[in-house]
Amino acid sequence: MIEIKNLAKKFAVENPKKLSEQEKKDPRLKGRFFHSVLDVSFKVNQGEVLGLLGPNGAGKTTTLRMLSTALQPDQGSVDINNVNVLKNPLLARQKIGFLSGSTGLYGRLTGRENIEYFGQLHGMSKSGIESRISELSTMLEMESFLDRRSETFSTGMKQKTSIARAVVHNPEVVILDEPTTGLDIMATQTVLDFIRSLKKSKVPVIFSTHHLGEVEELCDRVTVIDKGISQFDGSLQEFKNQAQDGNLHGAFLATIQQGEL
Ligand SMILES: Nc1ncnc2c1ncn2[C@@H]1O[C@H](COP(=O)(O)OP(=O)(O)OP(=O)(O)O)[C@@H](O)[C@H]1O
Repeated sequence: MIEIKNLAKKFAVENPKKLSEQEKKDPRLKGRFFHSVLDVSFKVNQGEVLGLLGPNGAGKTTTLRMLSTALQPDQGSVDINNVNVLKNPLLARQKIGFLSGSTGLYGRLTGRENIEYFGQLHGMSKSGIESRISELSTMLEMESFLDRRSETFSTGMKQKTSIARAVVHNPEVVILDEPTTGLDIMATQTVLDFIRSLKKSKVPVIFSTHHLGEVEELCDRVTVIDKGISQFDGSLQEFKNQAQDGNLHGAFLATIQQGEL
Protein backbone atom coordinates (compact mmCIF):
# COMPACT_ATOMS: atom_id res chain seq x y z
CA MET A 1 0.00 0.00 0.00
CA ILE A 2 1.23 3.51 -0.82
CA GLU A 3 -0.16 6.54 0.93
CA ILE A 4 0.67 10.14 0.09
CA LYS A 5 -0.39 12.83 2.54
CA ASN A 6 -0.42 16.59 2.02
CA LEU A 7 2.55 16.84 -0.35
CA ALA A 8 3.68 20.36 -1.22
CA LYS A 9 6.50 21.75 -3.35
CA LYS A 10 7.40 25.28 -4.39
CA PHE A 11 10.11 26.47 -6.77
CA ALA A 12 11.95 29.78 -6.63
CA VAL A 13 11.19 31.80 -9.75
CA GLU A 14 14.60 32.73 -11.13
CA ASN A 15 13.33 34.95 -13.90
CA PRO A 16 9.66 36.06 -13.72
CA LYS A 17 9.82 37.13 -17.38
CA LYS A 18 10.26 33.49 -18.39
CA LEU A 19 6.93 32.45 -16.87
CA SER A 20 4.15 31.63 -19.34
CA GLU A 21 1.15 33.99 -19.50
CA GLN A 22 -0.90 31.27 -17.81
CA GLU A 23 1.64 30.92 -14.97
CA LYS A 24 1.72 34.70 -14.43
CA LYS A 25 -2.05 34.60 -13.76
CA ASP A 26 -1.89 31.39 -11.72
CA PRO A 27 -2.82 31.86 -8.02
CA ARG A 28 0.06 29.50 -7.18
CA LEU A 29 2.53 32.27 -8.05
CA LYS A 30 3.22 33.98 -4.72
CA GLY A 31 6.02 36.53 -4.71
CA ARG A 32 9.29 34.86 -5.68
CA PHE A 33 7.86 31.35 -5.51
CA PHE A 34 5.67 29.21 -7.74
CA HIS A 35 3.85 26.67 -5.56
CA SER A 36 3.58 23.85 -8.13
CA VAL A 37 2.07 21.42 -5.63
CA LEU A 38 0.06 22.85 -2.72
CA ASP A 39 -1.72 19.90 -1.16
CA VAL A 40 -1.84 16.47 -2.75
CA SER A 41 -3.02 13.33 -0.97
CA PHE A 42 -4.01 9.90 -2.28
CA LYS A 43 -3.78 6.23 -1.48
CA VAL A 44 -3.33 3.04 -3.52
CA ASN A 45 -3.78 -0.47 -2.14
CA GLN A 46 -2.08 -3.71 -3.13
CA GLY A 47 -3.05 -4.71 -6.66
CA GLU A 48 -4.75 -1.41 -7.47
CA VAL A 49 -4.01 0.88 -10.39
CA LEU A 50 -4.40 4.61 -9.82
CA GLY A 51 -4.82 7.06 -12.69
CA LEU A 52 -3.49 10.54 -12.01
CA LEU A 53 -5.35 13.12 -14.09
CA GLY A 54 -5.12 16.87 -14.39
CA PRO A 55 -4.79 19.70 -16.89
CA ASN A 56 -1.37 20.72 -18.24
CA GLY A 57 0.71 22.28 -15.51
CA ALA A 58 -1.52 20.92 -12.70
CA GLY A 59 1.40 19.44 -10.76
CA LYS A 60 1.26 15.75 -11.75
CA THR A 61 4.91 15.36 -12.76
CA THR A 62 6.09 17.33 -9.73
CA THR A 63 4.03 15.02 -7.51
CA LEU A 64 5.39 11.86 -9.16
CA ARG A 65 8.96 13.17 -8.91
CA MET A 66 8.45 13.67 -5.18
CA LEU A 67 7.13 10.10 -4.83
CA SER A 68 10.18 8.75 -6.61
CA THR A 69 12.52 10.84 -4.39
CA ALA A 70 13.87 12.73 -7.42
CA LEU A 71 12.54 15.86 -5.67
CA GLN A 72 12.44 16.60 -1.95
CA PRO A 73 8.96 17.78 -0.86
CA ASP A 74 8.61 20.91 1.28
CA GLN A 75 5.84 19.20 3.24
CA GLY A 76 3.96 15.94 3.45
CA SER A 77 4.67 12.23 3.71
CA VAL A 78 4.97 9.18 1.46
CA ASP A 79 4.50 5.76 3.09
CA ILE A 80 4.97 2.45 1.34
CA ASN A 81 3.66 -0.45 3.41
CA ASN A 82 3.83 1.86 6.44
CA VAL A 83 7.48 2.80 5.90
CA ASN A 84 8.14 6.53 5.54
CA VAL A 85 10.27 6.45 2.41
CA LEU A 86 11.09 10.16 2.33
CA LYS A 87 13.19 9.72 5.44
CA ASN A 88 15.10 6.96 3.70
CA PRO A 89 15.59 7.69 -0.01
CA LEU A 90 17.82 4.64 -0.56
CA LEU A 91 15.09 2.35 0.70
CA ALA A 92 12.60 4.26 -1.43
CA ARG A 93 14.60 3.63 -4.58
CA GLN A 94 14.56 -0.11 -3.85
CA LYS A 95 10.83 -0.09 -3.31
CA ILE A 96 9.83 2.13 -6.21
CA GLY A 97 10.14 1.73 -9.97
CA PHE A 98 9.86 5.14 -11.62
CA LEU A 99 9.45 5.97 -15.29
CA SER A 100 9.96 9.68 -15.75
CA GLY A 101 8.85 11.51 -18.87
CA SER A 102 12.39 12.60 -19.61
CA THR A 103 14.64 9.65 -18.80
CA GLY A 104 17.23 9.31 -21.55
CA LEU A 105 18.79 5.99 -22.50
CA TYR A 106 22.51 5.59 -23.08
CA GLY A 107 22.50 5.65 -26.89
CA ARG A 108 25.72 3.69 -27.35
CA LEU A 109 24.44 0.84 -25.21
CA THR A 110 22.00 -1.75 -26.47
CA GLY A 111 18.55 -2.04 -24.91
CA ARG A 112 19.75 -5.05 -22.93
CA GLU A 113 22.86 -3.21 -21.67
CA ASN A 114 20.78 -0.22 -20.58
CA ILE A 115 18.56 -2.49 -18.48
CA GLU A 116 21.51 -4.54 -17.19
CA TYR A 117 23.23 -1.38 -16.00
CA PHE A 118 20.25 -0.44 -13.84
CA GLY A 119 20.02 -4.01 -12.51
CA GLN A 120 23.67 -3.72 -11.45
CA LEU A 121 23.01 -0.36 -9.76
CA HIS A 122 20.30 -2.12 -7.76
CA GLY A 123 22.82 -4.79 -6.68
CA MET A 124 21.14 -7.64 -8.58
CA SER A 125 23.12 -10.77 -9.47
CA LYS A 126 24.17 -11.42 -13.09
CA SER A 127 21.83 -14.39 -13.40
CA GLY A 128 19.00 -12.50 -11.67
CA ILE A 129 19.36 -9.66 -14.19
CA GLU A 130 19.48 -12.10 -17.11
CA SER A 131 16.30 -13.92 -16.18
CA ARG A 132 14.47 -10.69 -15.36
CA ILE A 133 15.42 -9.18 -18.75
CA SER A 134 14.20 -12.29 -20.49
CA GLU A 135 10.86 -12.05 -18.62
CA LEU A 136 10.47 -8.30 -19.28
CA SER A 137 11.45 -8.57 -22.92
CA THR A 138 8.69 -11.13 -23.48
CA MET A 139 6.11 -9.08 -21.59
CA LEU A 140 7.00 -5.84 -23.39
CA GLU A 141 7.65 -7.49 -26.78
CA MET A 142 11.25 -6.34 -27.00
CA GLU A 143 12.97 -9.42 -28.42
CA SER A 144 13.45 -8.03 -31.94
CA PHE A 145 15.41 -4.95 -30.84
CA LEU A 146 16.82 -5.78 -27.40
CA ASP A 147 20.37 -6.23 -28.69
CA ARG A 148 20.49 -3.16 -30.89
CA ARG A 149 22.09 0.12 -29.84
CA SER A 150 19.36 2.24 -28.31
CA GLU A 151 20.32 5.32 -30.39
CA THR A 152 18.59 3.57 -33.32
CA PHE A 153 15.33 3.00 -31.41
CA SER A 154 11.88 4.34 -32.30
CA THR A 155 9.87 6.20 -29.61
CA GLY A 156 8.02 2.99 -28.74
CA MET A 157 11.22 0.94 -28.44
CA LYS A 158 12.76 3.62 -26.22
CA GLN A 159 9.71 3.72 -24.00
CA LYS A 160 9.56 -0.06 -23.59
CA THR A 161 13.27 -0.13 -22.71
CA SER A 162 12.79 2.72 -20.21
CA ILE A 163 9.90 0.85 -18.59
CA ALA A 164 11.91 -2.39 -18.39
CA ARG A 165 14.79 -0.45 -16.87
CA ALA A 166 12.48 1.15 -14.29
CA VAL A 167 11.11 -2.18 -13.06
CA VAL A 168 14.16 -4.45 -13.48
CA HIS A 169 14.53 -4.74 -9.67
CA ASN A 170 10.97 -5.97 -9.10
CA PRO A 171 9.84 -2.87 -7.17
CA GLU A 172 6.98 -2.96 -4.65
CA VAL A 173 5.33 0.05 -6.29
CA VAL A 174 5.48 1.25 -9.91
CA ILE A 175 5.10 4.92 -10.89
CA LEU A 176 4.81 5.85 -14.55
CA ASP A 177 4.68 9.43 -15.82
CA GLU A 178 2.60 9.48 -19.02
CA PRO A 179 3.79 6.02 -20.12
CA THR A 180 1.87 5.98 -23.42
CA THR A 181 2.50 9.53 -24.64
CA GLY A 182 3.78 9.48 -28.22
CA LEU A 183 3.24 5.73 -28.67
CA ASP A 184 1.37 4.12 -31.54
CA ILE A 185 -1.69 1.94 -30.95
CA MET A 186 0.23 -1.36 -30.78
CA ALA A 187 2.93 -0.08 -28.42
CA THR A 188 0.26 1.58 -26.26
CA GLN A 189 -1.57 -1.72 -25.96
CA THR A 190 1.63 -3.53 -24.96
CA VAL A 191 2.31 -0.95 -22.25
CA LEU A 192 -1.30 -1.14 -20.98
CA ASP A 193 -1.08 -4.95 -20.94
CA PHE A 194 2.12 -4.65 -18.95
CA ILE A 195 0.37 -2.45 -16.36
CA ARG A 196 -2.39 -5.06 -16.23
CA SER A 197 0.16 -7.78 -15.53
CA LEU A 198 1.64 -5.72 -12.67
CA LYS A 199 -1.86 -5.42 -11.25
CA LYS A 200 -2.30 -9.20 -11.52
CA SER A 201 0.85 -9.71 -9.50
CA LYS A 202 -0.56 -7.29 -6.89
CA VAL A 203 1.96 -4.50 -7.52
CA PRO A 204 0.29 -1.10 -7.05
CA VAL A 205 0.71 1.16 -10.08
CA ILE A 206 0.34 4.94 -10.22
CA PHE A 207 0.36 6.46 -13.68
CA SER A 208 -0.38 9.90 -15.04
CA THR A 209 -2.23 10.24 -18.30
CA HIS A 210 -4.34 12.54 -20.43
CA HIS A 211 -6.15 9.56 -21.98
CA LEU A 212 -9.45 8.87 -20.26
CA GLY A 213 -9.87 5.63 -22.22
CA GLU A 214 -6.84 4.23 -20.39
CA VAL A 215 -8.41 5.20 -17.08
CA GLU A 216 -11.66 3.42 -17.99
CA GLU A 217 -9.76 0.34 -19.13
CA LEU A 218 -7.28 -0.03 -16.28
CA CYS A 219 -7.87 2.06 -13.21
CA ASP A 220 -9.39 1.10 -9.88
CA ARG A 221 -8.82 4.54 -8.45
CA VAL A 222 -8.60 8.06 -9.80
CA THR A 223 -6.94 11.19 -8.45
CA VAL A 224 -7.48 14.53 -10.16
CA ILE A 225 -4.99 17.30 -9.50
CA ASP A 226 -5.77 20.86 -10.46
CA LYS A 227 -3.62 23.89 -9.66
CA GLY A 228 -1.51 21.83 -7.29
CA ILE A 229 -4.38 20.42 -5.21
CA SER A 230 -5.89 16.93 -5.32
CA GLN A 231 -9.48 17.87 -6.06
CA PHE A 232 -10.71 14.30 -6.26
CA ASP A 233 -9.48 10.99 -4.88
CA GLY A 234 -11.66 7.92 -5.01
CA SER A 235 -12.69 4.78 -6.84
CA LEU A 236 -13.33 4.78 -10.59
CA GLN A 237 -17.05 4.41 -9.90
CA GLU A 238 -17.04 7.36 -7.47
CA PHE A 239 -15.25 9.37 -10.14
CA LYS A 240 -17.84 8.45 -12.76
CA ASN A 241 -20.55 9.55 -10.32
CA GLN A 242 -19.19 13.11 -10.59
CA ALA A 243 -21.05 13.32 -13.92
CA GLN A 244 -24.77 12.70 -14.21
CA ASP A 245 -24.33 10.28 -17.11
CA GLY A 246 -21.22 8.58 -15.70
CA ASN A 247 -19.13 9.83 -18.61
CA LEU A 248 -15.43 10.25 -17.76
CA HIS A 249 -15.00 13.49 -19.73
CA GLY A 250 -17.98 14.95 -17.88
CA ALA A 251 -16.64 13.71 -14.55
CA PHE A 252 -13.26 15.29 -15.23
CA LEU A 253 -14.73 18.66 -16.22
CA ALA A 254 -17.16 18.64 -13.27
CA THR A 255 -14.26 17.96 -10.87
CA ILE A 256 -12.22 20.84 -12.27
CA GLN A 257 -15.24 23.18 -12.17
CA GLN A 258 -16.01 22.26 -8.54
CA GLY A 259 -12.41 23.15 -7.62
CA GLU A 260 -12.83 26.58 -9.19
CA LEU A 261 -15.94 27.48 -7.16
N1 LIG B 1 11.84 23.12 -11.56
C1 LIG B 1 10.83 23.97 -11.70
N2 LIG B 1 10.97 25.31 -11.53
C2 LIG B 1 9.94 26.15 -11.67
N3 LIG B 1 8.67 25.78 -11.97
C3 LIG B 1 8.46 24.46 -12.18
C4 LIG B 1 9.51 23.49 -12.06
N4 LIG B 1 8.98 22.27 -12.32
C5 LIG B 1 7.67 22.48 -12.60
N5 LIG B 1 7.36 23.79 -12.51
C6 LIG B 1 6.04 24.40 -12.77
O1 LIG B 1 5.09 23.76 -11.93
C7 LIG B 1 3.85 23.60 -12.61
C8 LIG B 1 3.44 22.14 -12.56
O2 LIG B 1 4.29 21.41 -13.43
P1 LIG B 1 4.15 19.83 -13.68
O3 LIG B 1 5.19 19.46 -14.69
O4 LIG B 1 4.18 19.12 -12.39
O5 LIG B 1 2.69 19.74 -14.32
P2 LIG B 1 1.94 18.51 -15.01
O6 LIG B 1 0.64 18.36 -14.31
O7 LIG B 1 2.83 17.30 -15.03
O8 LIG B 1 1.69 19.05 -16.49
P3 LIG B 1 1.64 18.31 -17.93
O9 LIG B 1 0.32 17.60 -18.01
O10 LIG B 1 1.70 19.48 -18.88
O11 LIG B 1 2.82 17.40 -18.02
C9 LIG B 1 4.06 24.15 -14.02
O12 LIG B 1 3.56 25.48 -14.08
C10 LIG B 1 5.57 24.12 -14.19
O13 LIG B 1 6.03 25.12 -15.08
